[in-house]
Amino acid sequence: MTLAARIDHTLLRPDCTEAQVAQLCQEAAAHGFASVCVPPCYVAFATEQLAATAVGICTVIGFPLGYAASSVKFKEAEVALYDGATELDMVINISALKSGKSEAIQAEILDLADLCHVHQALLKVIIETALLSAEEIELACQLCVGGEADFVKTSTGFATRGASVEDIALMRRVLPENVRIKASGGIRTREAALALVVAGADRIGSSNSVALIAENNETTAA
Ligand SMILES: O=C[C@H](O)COP(=O)(O)O
Repeated sequence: MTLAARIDHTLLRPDCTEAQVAQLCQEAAAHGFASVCVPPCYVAFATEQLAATAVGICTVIGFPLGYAASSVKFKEAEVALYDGATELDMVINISALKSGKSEAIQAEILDLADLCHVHQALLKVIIETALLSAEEIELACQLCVGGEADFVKTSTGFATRGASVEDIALMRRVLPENVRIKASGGIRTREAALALVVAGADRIGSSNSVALIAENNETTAA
């Protein structure tokens, strides 16, 4: 698989414009990226822009802090799926994780996974590794497995740091093969992206995607 085919081409800045989302969609179609990852308010627009393409429509839920009530996240997910989203990146309730509320977290993930399954969409759960200990990363991965998430994603891009090779290696060790990994947050070079893929990342989320694939010929990214 090429690096381009692994990339969620992302624009989640609060000050982004519709014109920039349109450009993101054009770039994703031109370069064969896996998806565009856009704010929920632009899902319908991106769906329209990319109607004749195979590019996925990804958006974020409970983003970027994760502590919205489960009922609010569920409603946000319903609206996004109705608008055309094919992939949802939902932020785990980090505060609840650190407070030992594992049962509630797994139930929230399972509700979103069931909703995505009905709509033939993918659920990725953002665990924000920058804010977690190694033990908490392992617990978050176990809850994602129990909640039947399709992917576990490292970062929102709004915390103190993004994905690290160490995060990915740990997640790959604790996750079963059928649960994929998305590395995201601060991925600025092809070298960094390929190192994360070699460590076990199946998908790369970046707002710098065109630069990641710009270096000469496209090589298979392991
Ligand atoms: O989902 C989060 C984004 O992939 C973060 O992207 P960025 O740090 O490249 O802006």
